[in-house]
This record gives sequence, C-alpha cells and structure tokens, in this order.
Amino acid sequence: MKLKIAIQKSGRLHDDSIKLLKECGIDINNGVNKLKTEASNFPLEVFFLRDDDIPQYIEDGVADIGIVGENVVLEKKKQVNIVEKLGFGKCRLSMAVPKSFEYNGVQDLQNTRIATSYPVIVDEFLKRHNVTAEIHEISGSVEIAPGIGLADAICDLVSSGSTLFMNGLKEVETVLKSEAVLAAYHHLQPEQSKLLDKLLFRIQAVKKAKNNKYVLLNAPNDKLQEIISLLPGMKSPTVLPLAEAGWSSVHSVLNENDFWDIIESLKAAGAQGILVVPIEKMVI
Ligand SMILES: Nc1ncnc2c1ncn2[C@@H]1O[C@H](COP(=O)(O)OP(=O)(O)OP(=O)(O)O)[C@@H](O)[C@H]1O
Ligand SMILES: O=P(O)(O)OC[C@H]1O[C@H](OP(=O)(O)OP(=O)(O)O)[C@H](O)[C@@H]1O
Ligand SMILES: [Mg+2]
Repeated sequence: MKLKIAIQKSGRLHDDSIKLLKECGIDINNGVNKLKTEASNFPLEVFFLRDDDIPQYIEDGVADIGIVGENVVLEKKKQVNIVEKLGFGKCRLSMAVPKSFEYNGVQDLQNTRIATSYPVIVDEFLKRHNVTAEIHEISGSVEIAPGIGLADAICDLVSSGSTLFMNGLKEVETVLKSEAVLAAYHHLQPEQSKLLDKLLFRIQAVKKAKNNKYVLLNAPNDKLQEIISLLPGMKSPTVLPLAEAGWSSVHSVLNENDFWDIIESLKAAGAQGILVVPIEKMVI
C-alpha cells in the first residue's frame, strides 16, 4: 500500500514541494519530464500535475494527498481536507486598478470589468460587498488586461508587487491571503491515514525546526539566574560548567519571532560568545 501525492509539475510550488519531501527524509528521483515517480525509502508515489487539476484529483481519491495553493483549493470548490499549512508559496489575491484610477473603496468597482483567473473567488467577494461587476476570466498575463483595454481592474496573485508596479497598477483590496497547503482525500483508508500521519509528523518537525534556533552562550555564574530567566528552552535551558571557573555554558532553543529581542536582553544581562545554530528537525 502506497500513499499517492500530487505536486505541481513545474511552477512556483514545484521546487519547494520537492524540498519539503527531501527535508522529511523522503528520496524521490525526479527524472526530467517524468509525470510519475516513487520514493525509494517511503511508501509514496508522486504525480506531477498542473496545479489547477490537483484539487479534483484529491476530491476523486485519484491522489490521496496533494500540495497546492489555498487559492486554488478555494477557487476550484472541491471537497478536500486541508490538513496542514506549509509555510511557502505565500501570496495574496488582490484587486488592482491603474494608477490613475481614483479609488476610494469597493463601491468604486461597481459596473467595472474585472479580469481574473479566479472568477469564483472574485464573484463571492463582489457579492459579499454588494457590488455588481463584469468578470472577465483569463488564464494568465492578467496584469496587462487594463493596459490593452480588456478590463478596468484586475484580481490576481501578488507577492512582491513588482508585476503590478511594472504594469502601472496599484493594489487596492486584499481578497484572500494564501500559502501552499497539504490537502487530503476525505475518505482515506486507515492504512493511508496512518501513512499520512507519519508524513505529517515529519512535516511538523521540519516546520518547527525552521521556526526555532539553537542558542549557545557563555554566562558568568553570578548572572546565571538572570540569563536563565530570559530563556524559554524546550523544557528548561541546559547549563554546563565551563573549564574556566566561575563560568557556565547555557544552551537553549529560541523561537524566530522573539529571537532578536531575547538576544539583546541576553547580551545586556552579561552573556558572551553567543552562537546561533539552525535546527534541522524538532520533535517535542
Ligand atoms: N508571486 C508569487 N509568490 C508566491 N507564491 C505564488 C506567487 N504566485 C503564485 N504563487 C502560488 O503558487 C501557486 C502556483 O503558481 P504558478 O504561477 O506556478 O501557477 P500556474 O502558472 O497556474 O502553474 P501550472 O502550470 O501548474 O498551472 C499559485 O496558485 C499560488 O498559490
Ligand atoms: O507580486 P509579484 O512578486 O510580482 O508576483 C506576482 C506574479 O506572480 C505570479 O505569476 P508567476 O510569476 O508565477 O507567472 P505565471 O503568470 O506564468 O503563473 C502571479 O500570477 C503574478 O503575476
Ligand atoms: Mg495553474
């Protein structure tokens, strides 16, 4: 029994999807132009697909799980179970208008023509705001639509905003925030559920490791209590005596979010020789 996973064949999510599987210790030989392959050290079969097709494959159980943007899951309206956010492919689906458009609020989209590859999500957004507009569905290069007279506004994915900028557009509404997710078939067999749990366990260990850093520092013993009180650690910090009398080495794990604030306080409290090391896997 194998777990079948669908990932993007090429495009924005392809490399990060493969990288995540590798970080989970799963080896897949991704031969050029191969549409299907198997992992050598985990019961996993990998299908390489267009991202638009992935939700349908999962709804039908042709693939047991898949890695796809939340934006695609919502647009396709397929019945899939979102089991984990993966922390990559972060972007937003936004409304944008030409720079010269005097935009004061959603009501200004009334009676406009909006070009998008996300007609379902845009329709829901407009209905929610009681705005009537004409949705023009196009499958790509959405940002040129206003420039060639096809539309007055667009709704497309944005990350750095440089594509909008280069096309003379400004972002005016965020419709949706998105990232890559692991989606699963609703009726997995118990054996496949077990394999999914195994994979999820590894994914969560990889994600936690990325959000945390291992910190080692030297502390004078008379400052030890103050320094320890600044450190969370997984249980509590490890304290080891240094060869030099009166000094200790303190080891701990810090979350990326509070990292810089805590480092500053540690230094102020007398810590020296602070080393910060990436963590590869973290199991709590
Ligand atoms: N600029 C971006 N920054 C980060 N993530 C993005 C960006 N653009 C798109 N994404 C995410 O990556 C997913 C895939 O984007 P991509 O542009 O490769 O799709 P595509 O052209 O439709 O690919 P396919 O050939 O598989 O149909 C999007 O659905 C979205 O979730
Ligand atoms: O805000 P930015 O950082 O400029 O990113 C936004 C662009 O990225 C995506 O396209 P992508 O580059 O994946 O190409 P595609 O249109 O061929 O899918 C998206 O459709 C935007 O056009
Ligand atoms: Mg696509």
